[in-house]
Amino acid sequence: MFRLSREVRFAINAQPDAQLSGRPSNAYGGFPSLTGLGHYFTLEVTLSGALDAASQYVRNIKDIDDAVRRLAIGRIERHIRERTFGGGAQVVVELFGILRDAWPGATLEQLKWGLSPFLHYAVRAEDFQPDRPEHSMVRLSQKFEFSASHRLHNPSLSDQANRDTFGKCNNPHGHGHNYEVQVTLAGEPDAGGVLVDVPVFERIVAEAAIDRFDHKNLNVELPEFEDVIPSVENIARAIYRLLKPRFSDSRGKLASVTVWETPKTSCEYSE
Ligand SMILES: Nc1nc2c(c(=O)[nH]1)N=C([C@H](O)[C@H](O)COP(=O)(O)OP(=O)(O)OP(=O)(O)O)CN2
Ligand SMILES: [Zn+2]
Repeated sequence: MFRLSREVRFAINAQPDAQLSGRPSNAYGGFPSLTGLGHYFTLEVTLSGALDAASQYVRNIKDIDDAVRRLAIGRIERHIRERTFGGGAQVVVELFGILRDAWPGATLEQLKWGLSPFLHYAVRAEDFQPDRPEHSMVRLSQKFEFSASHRLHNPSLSDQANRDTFGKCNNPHGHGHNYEVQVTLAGEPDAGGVLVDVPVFERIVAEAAIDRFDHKNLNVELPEFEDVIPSVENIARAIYRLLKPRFSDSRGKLASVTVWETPKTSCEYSE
């Protein structure tokens, strides 16, 4: 199956502006452009489908940009200006309902709405309830970071086997990373479009995981890694297991944890 994703970047400025009725410009930074004080958003559309015979596209990305600008931006703008935005989760469900028929022949698999570079909502096709959209499941993800050192070493292997397996990451003195962590909660938002109180969510993640890991030698200072190699896979699982019970009574239950060890290496864990 092909899954094509396209991110549309746009601003909703403090004052109504005429940009949307003109020709798109500065597509990299977003259109409409942010002219000063306002909101900068991203909407990432993921479509699945067969390839068009002539273009070999699932869909022309310009069709995606066009439909998002035509159908979604004005809707978001109205919610902001009429103060019906609430927590925003009901808005992403509404947008999914509007956009799912925008590209006939292709299936809208996921709509991901970036409220900041770090915080986003997402609705997936399998979680959308067309007859009762208010009961659709929404995912909310926030990113966190911590710095830590570690050593990749398996005590059941010889020193040589450890060096062969882990290379420079087996340095006995350890080495460090600036880890990024994305925590995703999923559930049915309340009538006000709130899945979770974001500052409360952040505080729980900080207390339960980030503050424990930050500026630590993971091998030495954390019981989670006493007998477990602190690979990015095991760090993602450890954080998931620390957080899972903390969201068991919340509307937004823990869905997954993704950890980036470097910009090139990440692992998502879920159960
Ligand atoms: N599957 C995994 N492989 C590796 C992990 C891991 O957690 N899971 N971790 C490491 C090391 O922690 C290492 O520090 C990663 O750095 P490096 O090998 O330098 O990788 P970079 O992407 O930063 O740099 P390149 O030299 O460009 O590869 C290794 N493997
Ligand atoms: Zn490392």
